[in-house]
Amino acid sequence: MKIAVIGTGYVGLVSGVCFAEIGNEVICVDKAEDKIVCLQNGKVPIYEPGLKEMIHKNVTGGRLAFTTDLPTAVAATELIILAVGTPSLPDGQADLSYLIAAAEEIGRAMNGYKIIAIKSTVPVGTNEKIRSLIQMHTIYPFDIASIPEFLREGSAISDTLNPDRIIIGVDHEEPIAELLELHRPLTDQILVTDIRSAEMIKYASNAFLATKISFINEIANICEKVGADVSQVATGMGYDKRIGPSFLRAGIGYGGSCFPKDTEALIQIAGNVDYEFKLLKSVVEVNRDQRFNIIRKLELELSDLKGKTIAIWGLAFKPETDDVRDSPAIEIIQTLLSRGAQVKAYDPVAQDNFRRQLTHSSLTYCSTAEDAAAHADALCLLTEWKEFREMSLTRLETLLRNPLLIDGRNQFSEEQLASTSFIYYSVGRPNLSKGIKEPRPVILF
Ligand SMILES: NC(=O)c1ccc[n+]([C@@H]2O[C@H](COP(=O)([O-])OP(=O)(O)OC[C@H]3O[C@@H](n4cnc5c(N)ncnc54)[C@H](O)[C@@H]3O)[C@@H](O)[C@H]2O)c1
Ligand SMILES: O=c1ccn([C@@H]2O[C@H](COP(=O)(O)OP(=O)(O)O[C@H]3O[C@H](CO)[C@@H](O)[C@H](O)[C@H]3O)[C@@H](O)[C@H]2O)c(=O)[nH]1
Repeated sequence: MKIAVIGTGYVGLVSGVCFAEIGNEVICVDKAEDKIVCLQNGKVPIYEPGLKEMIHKNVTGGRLAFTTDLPTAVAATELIILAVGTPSLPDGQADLSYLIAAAEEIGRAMNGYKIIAIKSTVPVGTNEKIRSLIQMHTIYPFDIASIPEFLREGSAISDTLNPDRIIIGVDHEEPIAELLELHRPLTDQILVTDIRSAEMIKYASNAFLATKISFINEIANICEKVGADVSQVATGMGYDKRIGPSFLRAGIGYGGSCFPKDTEALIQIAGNVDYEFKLLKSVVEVNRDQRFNIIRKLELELSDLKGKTIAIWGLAFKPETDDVRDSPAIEIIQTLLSRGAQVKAYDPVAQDNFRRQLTHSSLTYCSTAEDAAAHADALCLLTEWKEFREMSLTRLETLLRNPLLIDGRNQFSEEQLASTSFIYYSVGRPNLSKGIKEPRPVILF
């Protein structure tokens, strides 16, 4: 199939490459010239494991190309996939301006029947609005389909090539056969549904996953007070097939370009039809507060953070990505700086993106994890990169000025800590270190 993907970001680029990988002819379009030039020169503007090699293979194979020329790409293809950003507006609603601009351009570029599929995450009713908009700009027939994307950054290629399911929202029979043919090589688990349900499935899925995370984080906070171990609790809960083991990792809360924005957008979608989504509002509130436990634990040990040097390991919102959009590290570091701390930060991949978001005279970016830890009064682990997990804690202890380790992602075990004198705080696990001064569990009987 000849496909144009409009928007060559984390979703558009991975989708485009994967559709080429399974034998389609794909042209990826972006209005950001620097991105397209970078791709045309064999480089990749984002970090995603395996992506560079797969791009190279498909470009060389003649199935994949990149352009800023949307009209020519649209005219040359039969399926147009929209994957432009839908970021949050200040009130939490999705900003549809990129989608609207792209839709108008597509309308003007039409030269015959096309299927136009929206992969961007959009509020219920958006596909219908986009259809009306395109209709205003073309005399040619077309069908709209809502095909939301469920890939995760860091495992985007395998998620795209082996998805749990594909959702196809349509309001006509006509595009179904072609869309099924396109997606069948990826999975048999395909749900063909109406457009509004497809749009809602995306938000409901993200909201549910975010709910699991906030739920386990609250359980972790209670575990800290009653002396239980949240990792054991999550394992025990996960054995129940109705609950499942995934998305029960307690930590500093969720970040990224999707959960924070999509939960806010769903609250707004509900509000617009006079429904208060009380549960989801709490999920968001719990998540917003969870990251500050890092600060609370630091203050419990160091009292005043003014003049203290705090090392930060991990700036990306999760490992295996360079994406720092809505990373909890942003607010944690801003709070440390506002309390007068000196911050030494390190991330193996996301550092440049983070620097573009945050610079401060008291914030130093370090070139290695060890450099960041050297002479610090405390070390906070915010992203679970493998290299942090594999660090020798005995070596680490010699680097820090004060052996205080605040582990926001529960990465270290009792065995690793045994031969050290670290004061160690994790999330919802009992005292694993000798030196800990955490409040003693409440006596229950
Ligand atoms: N990032 C994820 O993991 C993920 C997963 C599933 C769904 N989504 C959804 O997919 C959509 C895209 O997300 P993303 O993270 O890939 O965004 P992104 O910001 O990485 O990429 C969007 C791209 O669209 C381009 N663009 C904007 N307007 C354009 C236009 N008129 N013509 C051509 N290109 C244009 C931008 O330059 C940018 O490169 C969002 O709706 C998001 O919610 C994202
Ligand atoms: O048990 C868990 C699982 C995740 N997280 C955090 O949750 C956030 C999101 O993680 P993840 O879902 O793995 O990454 P995303 O790339 O944001 O993917 C989510 O958002 C995408 C965009 O909508 C969807 O396509 C995916 O299905 C959905 O998982 C990150 O900050 C994680 O650290 C936890 O704290 N605990």
